[in-house]
Amino acid sequence: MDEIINNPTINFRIFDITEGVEQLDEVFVDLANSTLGGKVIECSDEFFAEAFNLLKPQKPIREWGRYTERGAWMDGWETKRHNPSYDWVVIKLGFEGYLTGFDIDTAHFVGNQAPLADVEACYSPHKDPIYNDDTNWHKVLPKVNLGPSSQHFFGIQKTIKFTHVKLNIYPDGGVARFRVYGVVSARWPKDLSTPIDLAYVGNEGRVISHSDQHFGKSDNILLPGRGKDMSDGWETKRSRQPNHKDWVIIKLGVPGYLEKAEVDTAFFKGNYPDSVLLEGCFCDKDELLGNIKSNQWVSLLERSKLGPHKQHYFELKEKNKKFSHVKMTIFPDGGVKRLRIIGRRELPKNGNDNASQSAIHTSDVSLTRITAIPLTYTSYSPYGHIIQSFPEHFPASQNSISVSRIKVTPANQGTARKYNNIAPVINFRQSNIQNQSGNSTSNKTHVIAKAEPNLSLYKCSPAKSLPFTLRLMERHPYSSQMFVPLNNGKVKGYLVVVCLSNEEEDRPDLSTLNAFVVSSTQGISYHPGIWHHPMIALEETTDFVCLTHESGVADEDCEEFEFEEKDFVLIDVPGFNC
Ligand SMILES: NC(=O)N[C@@H](O)C(=O)O
Repeated sequence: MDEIINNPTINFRIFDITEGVEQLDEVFVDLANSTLGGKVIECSDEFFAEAFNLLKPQKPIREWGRYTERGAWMDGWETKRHNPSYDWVVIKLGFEGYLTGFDIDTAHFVGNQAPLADVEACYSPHKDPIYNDDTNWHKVLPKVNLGPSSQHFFGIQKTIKFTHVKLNIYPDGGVARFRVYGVVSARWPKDLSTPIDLAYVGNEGRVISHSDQHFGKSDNILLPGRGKDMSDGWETKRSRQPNHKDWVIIKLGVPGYLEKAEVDTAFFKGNYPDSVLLEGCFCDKDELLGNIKSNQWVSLLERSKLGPHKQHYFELKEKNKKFSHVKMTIFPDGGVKRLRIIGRRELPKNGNDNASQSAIHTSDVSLTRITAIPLTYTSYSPYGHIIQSFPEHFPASQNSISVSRIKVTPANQGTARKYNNIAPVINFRQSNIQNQSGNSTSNKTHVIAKAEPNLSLYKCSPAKSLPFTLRLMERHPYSSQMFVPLNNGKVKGYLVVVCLSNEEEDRPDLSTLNAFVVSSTQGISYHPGIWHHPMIALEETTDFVCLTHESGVADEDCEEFEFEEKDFVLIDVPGFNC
C-alpha cells in the first residue's frame, strides 16, 4: 500500500517490498553501487562494521557465531552505541545523476538496526566534500522510520543532478545496504562523431528486458571494467530444450551509428555461450519494443562463435544506419561478462572524419579502442613487475608466479618478514667498461656516461578527459623504471599503458598494446626498453616514488615516440571519471 506523505522539501512515496523492487531496481540504476565505482568518502564511525559494506552488490548475509574482536560480525555498516547525536556516511556516486529513490536495507540487524534515517545530496564534481566544510547539502529524503531486518523502499520525485549522497542514521546502529536509485547523467564528448560505448551504463545505456537471468543479472553486462569473478556478469540457467536461446535487449544511452562490438566472457570458462548474434532497431518508445516483429530487427552481427574467458571483438554491419536498441542473443545459454557497443552519435560530416583521424582506426578494432583491465601478474609479466604487499601467510601454492621467485627471510629480530628482490632494478649501462674491440660487451650493454640511480617523486595531475587518447609513448632503453604511489588510499587507482617494441621498425608495436587500471595499493616497474605512456593519474593528483638509472644524456635516458593521428588509440577506463 503506497503512502503519499507530503513534505515541504520533497514529495516521496513509501513502496511496499514487491512494488519497491519492481519500481526501482528494474527501472533505475543504483548509482552508489561499488560495481559502478561508488565509494565511501568518510563516515562518523564504523566501530562494529565498515561503511563500504553498504555499497556491495551482493545481498547481505549473516554468519551466526562469527565474531570480530569488537563484536558480532555484521555484513553492513554498524556504529557503536550511545551516540548523543547521529552517525553519517558520505558516499561518492559511481556516476553523477538524478536521484529517484532509495532502498535502506537493515537485513540481519535486529535490535541493533538504526531506528531512523534521512538522506542528503550534493553536487561537487571537482572535490569530495569533507565533514563540516561549506558543501551545500540538499535534503532529498526526510527522516524515516526503519524496522529490523527489512528493506525500506522510498521513491522520490526525480531530483537535480548530484555527485554525492550522505546517509544519516539517528542516533546510531546498523544498516546492511544502501541503494541510491537514479538515472546516470553522462559526460558526452563534445564532438558528436567521437566513437564511444553507447551501451555503457556510464553513457546512460540500460538493459530493458531479457529472457532469463537465473544466475547473474542482465544489467551487469553494461558495468565498468571486467569484474572480479563470475558473480558480476549476466548468466542464464542451463537450458534443457533443443534449439534454446537466451536474449537481452539494451537501450543505448543515445541512438547512434554502430561500428564495433566487444563481447567479453571473462570468468565464464565452462559456461560461456557457444555463440552470439547481435541485432539492432530504431524505436523511440520502449513500450513499442514489444511490437517489434522479429523481421524488424536488423542484423548487426551474424551468429559468431565465442570462447572461454575472453574478449571478442567484432565489426558490425549497417554502419550508416541509426539504432536506438541492440538485442544480443546467445546460443543456447550461459554467461557473458560485458557487452560494449562502439558507435557515434552522429556520422562525421561530409566524410571529414575528424574523430576517426584524431582517434579511431578503422582497420582493426583491437587497435581502435581498448578497455583498461585490472592488473594481474600474468597479463603484466611481458612488460614489467608488480610491486605490492603479500597477505600475512601467503600460501606459496597460490599465485606462485608472485611468490616462487621471491626469497622470504625473517628480519628485524623476527618481528618482520623480508620479501627479497620483489622486482629487479636494472641498469644495462656499463660505465666505461669496453671489450678489446671497443664495442660494448653485449648487445644490451652500452658504453656511455656513468649512470646514477635517481630516486625521485612525481606529482601527477589527473587525466583531463576520459576515454584517454593515446598519442605518444616513451621507453628507457638501458634502465628499468619503478613507480609506487604514495597516496593513503584516497586514490582509487591509476592507468598504466604499455606495449612491446616492433624490432624491425624500432617503434611501439600497437598489436601488443595493453592498458591496466592499477590499484593505489600497487606499484609497477617497466622492464628496460618497454614502451609505456608517461604515468597517468586518475581523478586525483597522485604522488609516485620513482626509481630509475639516469646518465643525464637525454636520448639514452628516455626515447619518445609520437604517433600519427591515424594511430591514436582511445582507452576506456571503466569506473573512473575525470
Ligand atoms: N555487531 C555487534 O556486536 N553489535 C552489538 O554488540 C551491538 O549492537 O552493540
